[in-house]
Amino acid sequence: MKAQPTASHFVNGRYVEDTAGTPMDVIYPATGEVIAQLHEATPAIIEEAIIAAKAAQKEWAKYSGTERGRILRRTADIMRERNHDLSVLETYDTGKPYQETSVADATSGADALEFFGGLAASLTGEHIQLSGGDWAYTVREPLGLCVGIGAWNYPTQIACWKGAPALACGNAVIFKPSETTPLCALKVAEILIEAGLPAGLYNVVQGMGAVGGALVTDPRVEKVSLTGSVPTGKKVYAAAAADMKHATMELGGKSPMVVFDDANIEDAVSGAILGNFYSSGQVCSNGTRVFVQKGIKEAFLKRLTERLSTAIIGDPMDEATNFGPMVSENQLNIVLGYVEKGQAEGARLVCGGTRIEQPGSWITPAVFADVTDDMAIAREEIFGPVMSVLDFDTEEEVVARANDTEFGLAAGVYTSDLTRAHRMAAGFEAGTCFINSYNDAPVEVPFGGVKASGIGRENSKAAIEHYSQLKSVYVRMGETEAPF
Ligand SMILES: NC(=O)c1ccc[n+]([C@@H]2O[C@H](COP(=O)([O-])OP(=O)(O)OC[C@H]3O[C@@H](n4cnc5c(N)ncnc54)[C@H](O)[C@@H]3O)[C@@H](O)[C@H]2O)c1
Ligand SMILES: C[N+](C)(C)CCCC=O
Repeated sequence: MKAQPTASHFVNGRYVEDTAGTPMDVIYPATGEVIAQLHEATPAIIEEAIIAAKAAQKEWAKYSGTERGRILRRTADIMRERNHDLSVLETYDTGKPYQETSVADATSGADALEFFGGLAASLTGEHIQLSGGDWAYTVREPLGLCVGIGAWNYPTQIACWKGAPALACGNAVIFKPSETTPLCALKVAEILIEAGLPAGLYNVVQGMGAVGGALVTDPRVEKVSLTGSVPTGKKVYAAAAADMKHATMELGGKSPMVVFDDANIEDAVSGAILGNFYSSGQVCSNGTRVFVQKGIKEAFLKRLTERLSTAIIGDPMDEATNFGPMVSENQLNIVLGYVEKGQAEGARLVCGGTRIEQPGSWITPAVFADVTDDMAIAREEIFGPVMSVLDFDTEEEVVARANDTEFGLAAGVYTSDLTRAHRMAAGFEAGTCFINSYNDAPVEVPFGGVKASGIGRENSKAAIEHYSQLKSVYVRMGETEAPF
């Protein structure tokens, strides 16, 4: 098989197998071929991972930040050296074109390892001077055992975005990849060990939601970080809260992109393409509700359809291909269902939305125009290549409509009036806003959502707050006074 790993799980510094677990086929989305066969983690594998992680974390917490950082930075270097192989694996796991994976996945994971590796030595506490010569100091301590649970669209990136800050802060990690894309995180674990990470600190266990559930509810786990859908997020957040565990929720969205009539149309079309069709539309922060000011609507649609007709849909391993398949047959059927629903609701299908009849899970990129706010395609996250174009007249109107959603992951605006751009950014109810751009996610900048789209932030210095906690130590220099 093309991508069979040494074993299903990576626990305590080595690959482990337990064939008693339910078999899991790994399917290459571009062809429908089974490329690997794994087994879901049994309770014995989960137990082994938790015991190893708890023991290893106690020692890891005693390392200096400099020592921890050095290992993470070495991991980043190895990932960059092996970018080609890791990108091919990411393409097998997800179906995303190599043209994308070679610049956006292992490299993004390496960025996180490098960034948090660099930050590790600077994670210090404070000295606080108090009255009468008393003083206090704070110590930034790790949380303990952090469980990461991944979605299927960015398996390498998600494994690193969770692992890097957790390890930098002195925690141990158990990562459960999505059952749809289980391969890449195993490589991350393997490279961390090669770079010098002590065994037991980064473990990968495979499985469906139930394996995630078993980890989230285990009392020995201190933190849970999920990347997934809002319904799963609600369940996982509730389970974490029941035990007062720390939680980060990176969830779904239905983000707005607003194009004013003074925008550079070519740039706005580029933003709409990036924000709807990159990774075949399987990006959480996508700007799938594209509000276009009425005066430029037809010009925008014309240029958009011209540019879409040049998309190269084909073998994801071919470097020329820039649009790949859906991750799975299941996801393809969900997307096809929304294309049907959009038409039934009266939206105008401008182009695409057709299943490509060949092995694998293929659909052409779809654009709907004349979409109204109440339509399912404008309200629900589709997580596929379906853009909804909505018309608007005024700035006040479009801000209110953009925010009229349970989600709040991202929002973007295209305009040449920069005062208006900043007003829009201030008005958007979203965790990340883009001005004359879309979907940038550099590691230096916090990433995460508001409202139903999530809790907490990944990347940047902000992530440190979500993987560590402060201990305050009060020091009295004089006598202790008591009332009696
Ligand atoms: N905000 C972000 O950073 C971000 C990034 C990527 C994807 N996403 C979101 O992810 C979703 C698509 O991914 P998906 O279909 O894999 O999501 P999903 O919610 O179906 O699954 C996510 C993960 O949760 C696990 N899981 C399911 N039920 C569970 C339970 N009860 N307890 C513990 N774990 C459980 C799954 O096995 C999987 O690993 C979209 O909504 C997308 O927007 C968000
Ligand atoms: C880096 N991207 C492309 C914005 C992806 C972020 C993760 C969301 O799915």
